[in-house]
Amino acid sequence: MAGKEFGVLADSPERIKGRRDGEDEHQWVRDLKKNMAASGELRIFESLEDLAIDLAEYVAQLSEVFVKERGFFSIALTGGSLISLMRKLCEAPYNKTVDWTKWYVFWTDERAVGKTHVDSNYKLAKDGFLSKVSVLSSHIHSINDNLTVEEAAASYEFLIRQLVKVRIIDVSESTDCPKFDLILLEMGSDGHIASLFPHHQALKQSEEWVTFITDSPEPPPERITFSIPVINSASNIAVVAMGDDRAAAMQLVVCRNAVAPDAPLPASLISPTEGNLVWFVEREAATFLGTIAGDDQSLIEM
Ligand SMILES: O=C1O[C@H](COP(=O)(O)O)[C@@H](O)[C@H](O)[C@H]1O
Repeated sequence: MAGKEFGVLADSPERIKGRRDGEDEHQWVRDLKKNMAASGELRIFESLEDLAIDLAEYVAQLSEVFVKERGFFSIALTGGSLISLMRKLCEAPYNKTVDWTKWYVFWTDERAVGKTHVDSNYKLAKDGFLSKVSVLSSHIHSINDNLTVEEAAASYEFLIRQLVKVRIIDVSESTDCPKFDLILLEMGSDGHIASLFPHHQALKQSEEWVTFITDSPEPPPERITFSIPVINSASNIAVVAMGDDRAAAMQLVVCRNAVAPDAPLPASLISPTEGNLVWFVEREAATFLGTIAGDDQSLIEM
């Protein structure tokens, strides 16, 4: 998999809405490459089905590599629509070929609600994914819902520290942060990732691995989230963007330095220290990538 490089996997970029008529395909790709501030690989898909198929293969391959290398696979899940894309992993061949017993599952963020609450990221993943595969329940590390949000963040960080000590979760030698084998993220329409929202103080958290917020712009207000340094220390980061309501944020991420240097979107802070980054973008969310307008100030107001 490509590391600090940028690559485009688009079967037919000319079908991406927003591409200028008659624009040379290779020039389009070159422009995009030049403007892509996040170092990583960009994969654009015609449909959610194609995206889900590729994501499943990507996760399965990483699982195989890390189980072989380390004996474990540490993966941090997120909430949102991304979980529905994991359905392909519950099907053949992956339901049989993936060594689920070696998986250790975490959450990049969680809402401060009970585990049976409809807003719970744990419940979403359990119902839509984890209950359909053979991950050991003792390896599923959800956030404690019996504590205050502040206590729950501290207790989750403590748990992660214990698992780093025994190297079930690897450690980054350059940042001393946990180095998850894979962190899965989804970008919201405002450019948020995990529970890190635009302009929020939590974006600047550099001491704590797991922090909390009590004023999320999206309900519920109390949430726990990995900090940016933890996200960036992962061996692999996969970010999914789907739906046309993500197109403006996607464009901003691609040209972040040119457009909004002082107020970068949370998603544009993703920059692996040593690892690999892959963007899985559905066609609708890539609408504006063919016509990057570095001076479109209206987008900064999002
Ligand atoms: O609040 C959250 O939102 C994002 C994106 O979710 P979506 O509903 O817009 O698809 C999610 O990744 C995050 O984990 C969650 O807590």
